[in-house]
Amino acid sequence: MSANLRPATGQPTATYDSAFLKACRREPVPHTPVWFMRQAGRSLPEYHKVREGVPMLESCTRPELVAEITLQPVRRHGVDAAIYFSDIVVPLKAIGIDLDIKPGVGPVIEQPIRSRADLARLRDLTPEDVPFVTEAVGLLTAELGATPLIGFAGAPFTLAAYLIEGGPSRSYEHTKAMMYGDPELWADVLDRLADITAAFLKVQLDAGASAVQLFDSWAGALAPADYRRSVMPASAKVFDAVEEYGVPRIHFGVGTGELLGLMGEAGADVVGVDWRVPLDEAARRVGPGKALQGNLDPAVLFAPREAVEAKTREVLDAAAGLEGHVFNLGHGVMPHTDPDALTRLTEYVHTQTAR
Ligand SMILES: Cc1c2[nH]c(c1CCC(=O)O)Cc1[nH]c(c(CCC(=O)O)c1C)Cc1[nH]c(c(CCC(=O)O)c1C)Cc1[nH]c(c(C)c1CCC(=O)O)C2
Repeated sequence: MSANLRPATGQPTATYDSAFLKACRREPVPHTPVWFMRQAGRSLPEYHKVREGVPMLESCTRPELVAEITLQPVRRHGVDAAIYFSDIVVPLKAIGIDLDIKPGVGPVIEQPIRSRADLARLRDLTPEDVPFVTEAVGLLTAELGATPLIGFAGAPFTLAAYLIEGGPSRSYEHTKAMMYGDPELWADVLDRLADITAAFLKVQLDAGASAVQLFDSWAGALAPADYRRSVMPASAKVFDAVEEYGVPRIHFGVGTGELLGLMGEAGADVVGVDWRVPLDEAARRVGPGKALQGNLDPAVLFAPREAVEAKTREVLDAAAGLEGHVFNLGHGVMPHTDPDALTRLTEYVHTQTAR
């Protein structure tokens, strides 16, 4: 047990004692807790209904809408945690970076960050920049009862990749050109982003979030030595900055099989694992003292029920010897996923692991 993990700001005892937070703390649980990355969003008809005519980034700034969208999957699937509805680029937009989220594409930045002069555009984030977050988290913790709310942010590397490329990328050529070619500028960019990310997480924690997840979705593009030297210090700075809250810190990336140990070392209490590495092997790579989260391939949900159950069984069997396991997908829910398959999956994990 980690004695350092304690109740969050104003958190009810029932929330502190929830299966999700207990699993994160590696305490015994009544059942394996379940939540899904991207559980709020396009797989749900009720999401499409409330989002009609509202652009993605605008929807993130309306507290009532944020609260409603965050609650939808909790009501429908009976998952063990809510994740705050937002996007990793929201804090960047809030400090004045000219960006948009293009449907079917992702975040697009009008003027990419490429030079030392551009660094000045990454100014500090204050709570006044994101009043809607404080308000929405307040609405949510009032509604959620014992269900914990997970706050989140993009990790410095993944944010830098969007800012430097100007949008989604497969090769990260501009990003890596800066990382290898101008290590001082690179370190300064990541350090600025670490401060912004930490400030954004603190706003969510001060308002009552019970855990945080740092999404380093694209860190899998890096070799371990480069991750350790050029990326890990900035992510570690973020984790250090929120340590005082005593809540679980989750660290997730895609294709990060070779980085799992380092992602734990960066300061996470829980390491997220995609579907490429079985959880027992992931536990060996991460080492003792950390819980794991994952890791059903999200595409499995397009197969018949029997196949979903068989693949879920494999995940649970691989997790059987772990000290703490939070069930999740290996990446986000895909937009065309049948929501009923997610509800059935939640029930299946709960009944299979009832103790
Ligand atoms: C890389 C990344 C982004 N955003 C995020 C990440 C890290 C997680 C991951 O690896 O998937 C994080 C994110 N984005 C969103 C959430 C919501 C909370 C949740 O339910 O998990 C979370 C946790 C909402 C969203 N963020 C986005 C949507 C879809 C936009 C819409 O509904 O109109 C949602 C629900 C847009 C977005 N924003 C981003 C992408 C790649 C896209 C998809 C573009 C597309 O395919 O249209 C950047």
